[in-house]
Amino acid sequence: MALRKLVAGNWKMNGNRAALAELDAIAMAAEANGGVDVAICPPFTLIAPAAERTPSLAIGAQDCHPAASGAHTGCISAAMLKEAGASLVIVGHSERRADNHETDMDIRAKAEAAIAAGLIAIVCVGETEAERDAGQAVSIVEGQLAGSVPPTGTGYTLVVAYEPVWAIGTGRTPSVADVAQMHAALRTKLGALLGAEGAKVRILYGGSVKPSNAAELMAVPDVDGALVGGASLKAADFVPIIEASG
Ligand SMILES: O=C[C@H](O)COP(=O)(O)O
Repeated sequence: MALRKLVAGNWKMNGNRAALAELDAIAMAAEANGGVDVAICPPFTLIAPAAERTPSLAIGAQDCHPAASGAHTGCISAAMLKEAGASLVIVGHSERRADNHETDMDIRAKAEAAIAAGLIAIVCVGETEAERDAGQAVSIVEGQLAGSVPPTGTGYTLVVAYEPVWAIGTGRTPSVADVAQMHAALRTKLGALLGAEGAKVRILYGGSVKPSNAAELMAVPDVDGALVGGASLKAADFVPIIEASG
């Protein structure tokens, strides 16, 4: 079953108010490519101004706390993101798994909080280079998925992003065959975890997606879109990726 593609940009800790000017051309491209869902996930401070500037563009966050509120200095809840104008949130990005020692259980709790607040949760999984070299990529990623995905997730509330850690920001990508193998394994595992809903959950590929490789990656079976880092910062790079995904 071909699912509607989602192309999401993760600005990570980049951007300022001036950079929001990039959103104008991205929103125009999103409108012109009506068969593709497009989202941008800027830093927390830019969510509200981004949502106000381009109401037609889906705006997301890059993390949320699992609790609804409370004494958690420096953290932000899913409901706060929703109120600021976000409609989705990335959880379990490998940079947060590594830097903040987030576990699969933490990530599942964040995804559940996001869904409870009415956000779409983008749950990230991906192997390290050492794990791939050891022939463990599929089993590691399947394990992350089983631990991180909320059992109540549906095609409307949940997105999975497969991001090989070694492909992020490096200019390297897995072969098309390796992407196909991993996405097929994730699709099967989603079915085992979520039943019929597993077939409706979009599985994005992320890791050095750029205009020159987007069409090839987006044509792989069970690749239902892209999670784009560096190439989402400039409309000149991101718009061709949107166009290649239609
Ligand atoms: O969330 C996005 C990914 O980490 C990919 O980043 P990248 O496109 O800069 O490799």
